[in-house]
Amino acid sequence: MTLDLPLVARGKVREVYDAGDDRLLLVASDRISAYDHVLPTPIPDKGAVLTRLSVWWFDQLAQVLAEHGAQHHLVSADDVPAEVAGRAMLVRRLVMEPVECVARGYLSGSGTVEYGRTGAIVDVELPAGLVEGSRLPEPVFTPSTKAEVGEHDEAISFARTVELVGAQRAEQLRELTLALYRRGHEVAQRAGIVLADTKFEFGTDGDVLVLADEVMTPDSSRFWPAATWAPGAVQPSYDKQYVRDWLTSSGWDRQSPPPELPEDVVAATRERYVAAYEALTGSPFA
Ligand SMILES: N#Cc1c(N)ncnc1-c1cnn(CCN2CCOCC2)c1
Repeated sequence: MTLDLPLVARGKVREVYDAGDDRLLLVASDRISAYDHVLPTPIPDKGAVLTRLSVWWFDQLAQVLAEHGAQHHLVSADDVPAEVAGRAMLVRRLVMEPVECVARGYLSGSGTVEYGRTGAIVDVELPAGLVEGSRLPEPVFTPSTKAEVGEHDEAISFARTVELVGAQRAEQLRELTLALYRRGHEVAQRAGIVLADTKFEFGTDGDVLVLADEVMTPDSSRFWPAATWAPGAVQPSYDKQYVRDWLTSSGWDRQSPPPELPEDVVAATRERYVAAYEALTGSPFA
């Protein structure tokens, strides 16, 4: 698929195009990544499911945003080129804040490693005795700097965030990130999903802070099945566990180019994305 628009940015599974008139087109592909590799086999409808989920969250979060004097960047998910219909969002072009705003309600991944070394996540002190998958006493704001493509984001302190965006903006980002996460966690819990953590990106349009990028999708968040949540081990991923398990069983060394996925893993993974969408929104995907 080639769009007749200038490419602005390319991520592992998404692209950003210049749509003119201070608008960008965010296009979500059907690509899936696992163990820091983009796999050669697409998951049909993944891009459409995650786009529809972001669009739904923008509507769900409108009140929280308004309460914090903020807006979101979505202009339209319908007024997009036919080649990417259903998996693209026309958005306002913003001046992006140089930090990734991460909210964590549970201890997992790099957070667990950092906690094991220091008892904290960067400058956020945590109580003793937490293990992989533990729910934190309160959600915490653990911002990071945006890494180059292929690199991992680097967690930064709140003081560093203040250096980057100023004290007032840093406080606003922390407050809004945690408020949005709390709302998302509450909605997800009712759908049988633990929203363990998520990454928001914000920009500004004049003086107004604007929620950008994708929102609380399985690609920007850790989704765990609530039914199997059990602190003390790496939690199964709501959406990627079939892929992870098959890659592990295939003997792939996680260094060489990853193998193609079998059809049954592709179908089961597509079903997990659709199930997450339908559980969260209460609406059928098809
Ligand atoms: N959203 C948004 C947005 C906006 N509304 N205005 C200006 N710039 C951006 C923007 C451009 N790149 N990124 C990083 C996130 N990208 C997402 C796609 O995949 C690659 C990474 C954000």
